Amino acid sequence: MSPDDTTAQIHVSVDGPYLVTGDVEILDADGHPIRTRGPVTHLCRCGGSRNAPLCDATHGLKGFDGTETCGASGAGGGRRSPRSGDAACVRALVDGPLQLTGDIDVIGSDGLVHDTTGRRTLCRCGRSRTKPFCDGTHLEVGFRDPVPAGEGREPPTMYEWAGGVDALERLTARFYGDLLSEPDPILEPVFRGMDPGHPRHVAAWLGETFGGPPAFSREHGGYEHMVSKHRGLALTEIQRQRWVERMCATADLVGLPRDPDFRANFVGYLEWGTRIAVFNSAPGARVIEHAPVPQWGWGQSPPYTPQPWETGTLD
Ligand code: HEM
Repeated sequence: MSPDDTTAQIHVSVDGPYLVTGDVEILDADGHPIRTRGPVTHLCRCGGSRNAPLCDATHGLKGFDGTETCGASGAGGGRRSPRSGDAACVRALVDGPLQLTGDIDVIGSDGLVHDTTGRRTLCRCGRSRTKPFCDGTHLEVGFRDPVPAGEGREPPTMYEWAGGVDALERLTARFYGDLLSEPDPILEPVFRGMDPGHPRHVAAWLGETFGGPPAFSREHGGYEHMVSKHRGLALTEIQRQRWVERMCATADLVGLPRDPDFRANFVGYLEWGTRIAVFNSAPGARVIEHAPVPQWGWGQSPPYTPQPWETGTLD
């Protein structure tokens, strides 16, 4: 058996994704073809990818054990299943396995071809007891695809994910409490004598920003109040960096979620917000007077588009 480049194959990698090669159509859960990049398509096998059915390397983070448990790999003695002549297709079923149709070889991590007779679905939740094949465990464990846009399955907000107002108040109480009680020559002088309600107010700001109730706008004066508090403080880059560093460390101390997506977006906001705080605090800064409390979610923001009249953008 010496398959050529067009032979449809799925290689089960050790504790990692399915590697799909050859002439195979790959469809997502909506039945839309997935555009593949390069000769190998990596499909998620651990159930954790945020980009399912494609792999996003989450298996490494999860410590996924992908041991093939369907009995001896190459259960067909390493023989291919009989050819049907049909075009090969892999389709991700909604909240379920990968469905195989047509002529396609499934090759175990030991290099032997699995007998796929009567076994045409591959595990996608990572929990099957007969890996790489599906045994229906996804139903037991309630496996769900990442939320497809516009399908009415809204992801939780960053506010909900963080643990709501209680978690954010824990964060800010500890942040400002530690900062004022420990020697911190960079930040302590900035916050010495602050309003005792400050930690709770900042928690309300963060909560509103991360998709929670509009408490800061309604009860604490909104954007305009926040800006008035930063005006004229002449904050330095060193102070800004220290603020972000301490906030990240405090997030660990008070048990905010540690998953990379939450933390990346959380830090993204801190970096963005503190840079604006430094800008607004500069003496004579041309501060934006009115604006809403910003909204920050899970998505990435596109890079800033410089306008032609801005420095360095005109030839
Ligand atoms: C994402 C970044 C930031 C956010 C969301 C934020 C938010 C706020 C808010 C909502 C207030 C008003 C609080 C109140 O009404 O009591 C405030 C005040 C203040 N902020 Fe910030 N801030 C940020 C960054 C910074 C940084 C980097 C510094 C200094 C290193 C700073 C220093 C202050 C100070 C000194 C006050 C006044 C405190 C008081 O006298 O009560 N802020 N900030």
